[in-house]
Amino acid sequence: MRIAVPNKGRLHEPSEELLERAGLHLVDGADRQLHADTVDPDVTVLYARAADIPEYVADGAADVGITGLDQVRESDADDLVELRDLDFGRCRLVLAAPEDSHIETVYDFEGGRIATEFPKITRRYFDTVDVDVDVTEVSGATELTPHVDIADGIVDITSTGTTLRMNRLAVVDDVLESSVRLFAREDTADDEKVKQVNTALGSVLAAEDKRYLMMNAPEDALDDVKEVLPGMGGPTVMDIAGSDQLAVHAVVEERAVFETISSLKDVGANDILVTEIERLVK
Ligand SMILES: Nc1ncnc2c1ncn2[C@@H]1O[C@H](COP(=O)(O)OP(=O)(O)OP(=O)(O)O)[C@@H](O)[C@H]1O
Ligand SMILES: O=P(O)(O)OC[C@H]1O[C@H](OP(=O)(O)OP(=O)(O)O)[C@H](O)[C@@H]1O
Ligand SMILES: [Mg+2]
Repeated sequence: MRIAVPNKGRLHEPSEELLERAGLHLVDGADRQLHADTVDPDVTVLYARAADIPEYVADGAADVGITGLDQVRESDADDLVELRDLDFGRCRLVLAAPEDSHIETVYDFEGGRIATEFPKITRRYFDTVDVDVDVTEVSGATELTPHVDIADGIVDITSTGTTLRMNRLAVVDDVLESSVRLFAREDTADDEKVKQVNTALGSVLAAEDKRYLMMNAPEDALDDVKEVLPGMGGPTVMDIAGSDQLAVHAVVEERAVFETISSLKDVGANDILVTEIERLVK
C-alpha cells in the first residue's frame, strides 16, 4: 500500500509527523526524497507535490493521499473518496479585491478579470453565482496581481489574513474552507490496509484533545471521585497493595483537566498525575 505525502511546503512536516505518531515510522532509505519505507513492510510513502497528490492517487501511483481539500477540488480526479479530515492546514480560499476599489460583492466582478492558482475552483465558483469573468492562472504571488493591473480581484488562500492585509486586499466572499484530508480511490477505500492506516491516523487525532488522569483516593471518597470524572465509560479503579487508598485512572477532555483537578482535590483525591495520550483506538 502506498501513501502519497507532500514532499515540501507547509504540509510536509505535519504530514510526516502524523504518520510517525500513528506508529507508521519512516525508515530512512537512500532515496528518501522520492519514497520511504515504513516499519510496516506493506506500507510505503511516496513523496509528491501537494498539488499532484490527487492525480497520483487517481492514477494508481499511490493508494491513498494526504493533501489539502483545495488541491483535491482543483484536480481533475473525480473518483476520489475522502476518508478523514486530518485537522491541519486549515485555510480558506477567498475572493478578494483591493480595499480601495468599488467592489463590494461578487456581482461587481461581472466582465472583470480574476487571477488565481486555482482556476478550476474559481471558474466553478463564478459559474455557480452566474457571474462572467476572465480567469487567469498564476503560479504564485497572486496578491500582487490587482496592483499591477493584471486582475481586478483574486481567489487565493488565507489563514491569518496577514498577506491580504499587507497587500491592501479585502475579502469579498468565501469560496472554500479547506484542511488536509486523507483520501483514497473508490476501489481502494475499503482495502484492509487502507482501513488500518485510516484507523491509526484517526487514533492520533482522537487522543489529541484528551488527557489520562491517574490519582489515589481514599475508599470512602470513591463515589465523589466518580461523580467528578466524566471519563469514557467510567474510571478504572484498582486496589493499592498495603494501602487503604485506591488508584483511579480516567481519560478526560483536555479542556476539562484544570477544573477536574480542583474538584478531585476537593473530594479527597491526591497524587494526581496528568499525562498525554499517544493514541486512542475505540
Ligand atoms: N497560509 C496557509 N495556512 C494554512 N494552510 C495553507 C496555507 N497556505 C497553504 N495551505 C495549505 O497547504 C497546501 C500547500 O501549500 P504550500 O504553500 O505548502 O505548497 P505550495 O505552495 O504548493 O508549495 P510549493 O509551491 O513550494 O511546492 C495548500 O494547498 C493548502 O491546502
Ligand atoms: O493569511 P496568511 O496567514 O497570510 O496566509 C496566506 C498565504 O499563505 C500562502 O502562501 P505561502 O506562505 O504558502 O507562500 P507561497 O506563496 O510561497 O506558497 C498563501 O498562498 C497566501 O499567500
Ligand atoms: Mg504556498
